Amino acid sequence: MALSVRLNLLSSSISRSTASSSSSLPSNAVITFSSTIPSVSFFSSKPSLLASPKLPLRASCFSSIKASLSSSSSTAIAEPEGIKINSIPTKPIEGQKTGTSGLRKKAKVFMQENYLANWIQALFNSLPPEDYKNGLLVLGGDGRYFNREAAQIIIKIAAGNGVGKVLVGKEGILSTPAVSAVIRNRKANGGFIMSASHNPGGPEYDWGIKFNYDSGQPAPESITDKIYGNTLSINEIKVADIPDVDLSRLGVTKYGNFSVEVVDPVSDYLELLESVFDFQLIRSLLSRSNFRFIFDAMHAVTGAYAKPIFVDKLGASLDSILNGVPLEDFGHGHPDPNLTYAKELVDIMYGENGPDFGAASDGDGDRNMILGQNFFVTPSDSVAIIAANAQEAIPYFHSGPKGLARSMPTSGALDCVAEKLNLPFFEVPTGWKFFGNLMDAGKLSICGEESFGTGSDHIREKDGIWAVLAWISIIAYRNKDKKLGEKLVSVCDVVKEHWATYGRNFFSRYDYEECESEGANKMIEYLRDLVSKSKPGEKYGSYTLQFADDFKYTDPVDGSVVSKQGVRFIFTDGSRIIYRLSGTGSAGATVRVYIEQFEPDVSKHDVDAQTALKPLIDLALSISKLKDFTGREKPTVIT
Ligand SMILES: O=P(O)(O)OC[C@H]1O[C@H](O)[C@H](O)[C@@H](O)[C@@H]1O
Ligand SMILES: [Mg+2]
Repeated sequence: MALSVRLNLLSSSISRSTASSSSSLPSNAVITFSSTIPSVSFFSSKPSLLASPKLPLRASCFSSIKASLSSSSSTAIAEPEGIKINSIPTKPIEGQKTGTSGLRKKAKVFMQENYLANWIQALFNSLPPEDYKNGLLVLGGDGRYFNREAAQIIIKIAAGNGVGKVLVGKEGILSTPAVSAVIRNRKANGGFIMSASHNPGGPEYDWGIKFNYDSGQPAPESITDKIYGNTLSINEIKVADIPDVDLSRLGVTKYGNFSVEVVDPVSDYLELLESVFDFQLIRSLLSRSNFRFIFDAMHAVTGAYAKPIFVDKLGASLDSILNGVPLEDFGHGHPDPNLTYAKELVDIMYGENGPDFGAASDGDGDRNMILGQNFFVTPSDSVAIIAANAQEAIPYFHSGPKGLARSMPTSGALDCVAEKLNLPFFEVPTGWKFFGNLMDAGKLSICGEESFGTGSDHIREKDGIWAVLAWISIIAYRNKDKKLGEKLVSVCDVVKEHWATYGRNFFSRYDYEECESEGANKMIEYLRDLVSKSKPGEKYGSYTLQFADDFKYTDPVDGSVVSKQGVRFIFTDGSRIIYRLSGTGSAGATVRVYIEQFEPDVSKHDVDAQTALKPLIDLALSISKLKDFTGREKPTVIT
């Protein structure tokens, strides 16, 4: 299989000269006040009472926020049950528009005067009061740089706005799937996730915040648009005068009517996974002497989950966990589980006598990559294979999945499974949020995206550890009757058998990162124009056009419509070329080109995807005039 090739490493991803652990860097947050508008500076040398031994010292926000409360700039607006709430004047800040997965900016931007506080207050200004007043909100994150300070700011503003209780992960840690699980399990009104997902962390890198609603699902655009609107007119922040919460100790602390509970980040989530999977079955595989498993937590949030789940519960050996300590800067890494950034794992799996099963997860634990010995499972194949095997290998699906879904650019491998199993099938735009309505309506059980996201309706986020357990369940089920020493069915065997049954969807994605926005936008405009003039039956080299369009989606549950979700050229043999601009990049524009070709003939399955797709890739580049528009000779990443 072709490896993802990093053809031209961008300086932003390799020059990791600074890290959060460097003591010379500004790492402390102190809020000071000018005559009218409070300003935040992050350059105090005061040590924090909250600092953990593993992480750099940070100043407590407490003293500064306290200072604000006594300063003339803030006004006490209420004192319910002993909490003093202050109104701090502020001014709108431009650019706080929420993207695909929350608000993402450089950490330094979030650390600017009131930047985070404004957004949090704008969020409360946007929610109906009954959605949070005296309610329960969850708070967690991936452990990246600035999360600890951010957690204190969020807790104080939540209290200031009348939230009844905040449930926060110990040390501020909760993976994205765990937040979704906790919201659902504790019947919370919603929750905050402090993460920039798979983007690097540290003073020079990214930070992010996302709000999920009571089903555990990211807030819909109707809410995020409102938040943005409110960031443009905000003039006060309501902050409770309470001390910083000690995030290192489990338990409840009360402040008048408001309370904070620090919870174990693993227990609710683990309990849920135990209800989904057959842990005995998984244990039977992981404890086999002839099955070697390795999980790369990439020094990100799943480091907090890997040992309790894989080792303590499921019997994997401790040395099967790679990079298992969550670090504020992900150990100077780029916590994205793909063949480029999870290189350490890939080298092990493709090295001499590599393990039988390898997996990695991203910064906040919702993405996954699955590998066998010398073998990469594409995310598009992965979801299809999980769906095809779920009923027999995973107890949660024992009566069969209700329906299947994928994002539009994801390959059609899942479609073939839905057809064969006669299951309802949905194609949604890129973005996990589009699966939520279908799940809530009981129409969807298993879904996935080519962008290394796989999951099910056990929660409302994609789930990296869930995907790993799903795969191990499948391998364990296939091998459950194997005697000691007998050759086991491998990851590669499972995939090839799947291709033999359903056909193989060759798939590749070309990424052109950090292009000039102007050229990239012009290219998409050009393609839209081409699409509007296109006619079925037109010849494109040896391919015949079935149709071309700009993907538009009507949600079958609430009827909402989203358009301009990616330009598609679909040919009569089922081949597809898709172009879209990334919604998650933090600089310039990232052009993504997705290429897919279906091959039913099993004798042609053992071909490298890049070789099989070469004619279609050449066609994709010539149709779009990509070189002319972007000036790029080659992609930055090929998956
Ligand atoms: O817009 P892109 O950069 O292609 O990113 C797309 C992906 O971004 C995030 O990971 C979302 O959670 C995914 O649901 C989405 O598929
Ligand atoms: Mg993520």
